[in-house]
Amino acid sequence: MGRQTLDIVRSFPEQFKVVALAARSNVDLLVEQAKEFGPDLVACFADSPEVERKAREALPKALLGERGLLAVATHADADILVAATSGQDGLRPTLAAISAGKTIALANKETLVMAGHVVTEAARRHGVAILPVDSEHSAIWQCLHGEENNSIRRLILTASGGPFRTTPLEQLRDVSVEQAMAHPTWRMGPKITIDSATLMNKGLEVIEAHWLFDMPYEQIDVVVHPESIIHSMVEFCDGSIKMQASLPTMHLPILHTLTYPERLDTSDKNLIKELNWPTVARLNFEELNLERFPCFKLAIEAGKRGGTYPSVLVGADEEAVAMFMEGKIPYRGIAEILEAVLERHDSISQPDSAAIVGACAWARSEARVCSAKYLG
Ligand SMILES: NC(=O)C1=CN([C@@H]2O[C@H](COP(=O)(O)OP(=O)(O)OC[C@H]3O[C@@H](n4cnc5c(N)ncnc54)[C@H](OP(=O)(O)O)[C@@H]3O)[C@@H](O)[C@H]2O)C=CC1
Ligand SMILES: CC(=O)[C@@H](O)[C@H](O)COP(=O)(O)O
Ligand SMILES: [Mn+2]
Repeated sequence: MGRQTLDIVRSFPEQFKVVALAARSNVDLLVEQAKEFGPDLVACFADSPEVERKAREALPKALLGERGLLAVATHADADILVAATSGQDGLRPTLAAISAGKTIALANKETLVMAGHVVTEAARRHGVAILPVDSEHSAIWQCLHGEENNSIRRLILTASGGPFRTTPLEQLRDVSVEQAMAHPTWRMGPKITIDSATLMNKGLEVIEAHWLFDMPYEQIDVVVHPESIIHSMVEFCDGSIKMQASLPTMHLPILHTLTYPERLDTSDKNLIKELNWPTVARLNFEELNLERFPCFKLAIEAGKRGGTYPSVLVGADEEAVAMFMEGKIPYRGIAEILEAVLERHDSISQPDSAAIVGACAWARSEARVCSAKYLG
């Protein structure tokens, strides 16, 4: 998402300037990006001594660790923060940016899932807008432009169904990392790609929609749409349904957060491919099969239960996905570990951000404990 944001800046140098830039471990790319975009501030989270050494050498002025992320998120010259780190690390910097009055272009869905009540309340208190980058939420937001929230009957999120939409159930227990990484329509980072395979991504997105649009879970539905052309829909009280469509590209939702309420002409930019309708042979829609995708069900239950359950969901999932990718647990282990960790959890109601981060850390360590049964 970060690279695609920079593609947009590269295409519209008159409109946008990068004032601060953060990454975790890819120092070589960060150096390249810093050279090209000349930000005032560069930060590297540097999650290992080796990366830290490399960052100190290659970027002597860079701020390291969470301190760097917080400085980037609150840079005095920034109007908007594109929050596009993966996983749980985005929460504190995003809250800091809200406190500093920055508009938030939110790609990092884990932030809202873990701490929806804290983040939305902080945004309300500071008069800050949280603009959705996630393709489904951008679609819903675009469908809602000019509409009244009280005229919504339901939000309908589309799901591609991932690489295992039609895989026979008996083969699904032990599919490989390579198979899980082969998303049919989107090219994304590893964590979200595995989440799309298990449909955890869609569960997280339902929770994200609940917070972004202040919508009860009973008014949020999911329909499988394998082509990823319709990015989501809103059904209104009179029965009218609006949908937003494009070829699958994240450039468009990112651009919309950066230009809202205006739109920029992209026709001569070689950035967003035109959708040529006659070449779209067929758009398909199917019911979501819950038996096939237990992670989806666990996510919705955690969202509805609230408290620290969503934070535990995020922490356990992050750890389980990492262990699956490292070959330590089988594919089915992701759902099994999530279920076991959620079951063991004693939730706190209305947690503050410290309790949310604490619950997430607890869930990660519990997930590792639960993985022991797959060893050997
Ligand atoms: N990709 C997509 O199409 C979509 C993504 N999203 C959401 O956007 C977020 C990013 O996804 P995606 O771009 O695919 O993921 P990637 O794994 O491709 O990229 C994640 C980026 O975050 C950086 N990062 C991770 N942790 C930290 C940290 N602690 N400090 C600083 N930087 C950090 C990484 O830096 P480095 O490379 O240096 O390690 C990398 O640049 C996720 O939350 C995802 O759910 C939402 C909708 C669509
Ligand atoms: C591009 C984007 O927004 C992803 O979150 C996408 O939604 C993944 O696709 P599925 O989760 O529907 O497979
Ligand atoms: Mn999405």
